[in-house]
Amino acid sequence: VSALEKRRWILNDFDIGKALGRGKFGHVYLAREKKSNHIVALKVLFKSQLQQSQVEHQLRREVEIQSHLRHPNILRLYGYFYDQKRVYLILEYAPKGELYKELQKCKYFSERRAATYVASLARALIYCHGKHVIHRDIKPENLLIGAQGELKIADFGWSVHTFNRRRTMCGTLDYLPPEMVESVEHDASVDIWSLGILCYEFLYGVPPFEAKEHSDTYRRIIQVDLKFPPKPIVSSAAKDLISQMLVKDSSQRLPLHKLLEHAWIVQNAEPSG
Ligand SMILES: COc1ccc(C(=O)Nc2ccccc2)cc1NC(=O)CCSCc1cnc2[nH]ccc2c1
Repeated sequence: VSALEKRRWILNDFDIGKALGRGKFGHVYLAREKKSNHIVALKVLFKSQLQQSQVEHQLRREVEIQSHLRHPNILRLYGYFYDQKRVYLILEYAPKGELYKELQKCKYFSERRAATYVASLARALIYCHGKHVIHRDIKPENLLIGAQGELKIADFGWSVHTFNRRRTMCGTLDYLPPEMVESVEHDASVDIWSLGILCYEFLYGVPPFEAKEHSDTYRRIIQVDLKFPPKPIVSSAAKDLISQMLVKDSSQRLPLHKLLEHAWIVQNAEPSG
């Protein structure tokens, strides 16, 4: 990886492989850095598109933030370069692909797998909050799986990725906490809410406030209309943890470090490798 820390890159430093996905701003390719043979994901963004959407500043800010984040559960942004028409992001490649595909395949995860994922995401979020970075947008579409099966918050930037997203494009509303749906200011506790939503979806296969109409999801979020279906069977410890995270008053949500001490996590999560 040290080779990837060099400052100036050009496209010719890489062999380009298969397409991994495509987004509004461009495509992502598997690539190999020629000197180190290091495999990466090369995200190609079109300057024209970035200018049109006035997101250059957002991209610059994000590249700045990401270049300081080093955590086993956060996808690395090694660097970037540009040419006449495009900006290239040199990203970590997650060999086991997209988590939401895995969730669709298994329908829902075991309590051990769910708790292991939730604990690793809690540690990544504690790390981010320590660096005053919040709202890492942790819905399943933004999570990738590393070589050892570990989760990586991939934070698709503008999360406009059409990484053949889930059937409901509007799924994005599911993860917003009341204060964001009511668009009042938000703080790090939004991530605790989103992690609670994710934990529920890992165990039941659907997010807790899902509804046919946007307006119904909206109402269910505001009212925290939290119900646990009889199937699949889920331990009361898991339900207790979720109930302590999906709390309307953001100051009353279980803090992330307390989550790591919760009985369900302690009894079910694999120790972090
Ligand atoms: C740290 O990460 C990122 C940082 C920044 C941006 C971004 O685009 N920012 C932006 C763009 C325009 C305007 C403003 C901001 C995106 C990512 N991350 C991804 O895009 C993840 C999927 S690409 C990688 C990757 C790896 N490993 C895989 N394995 C299977 C598929 C796959 C796909």
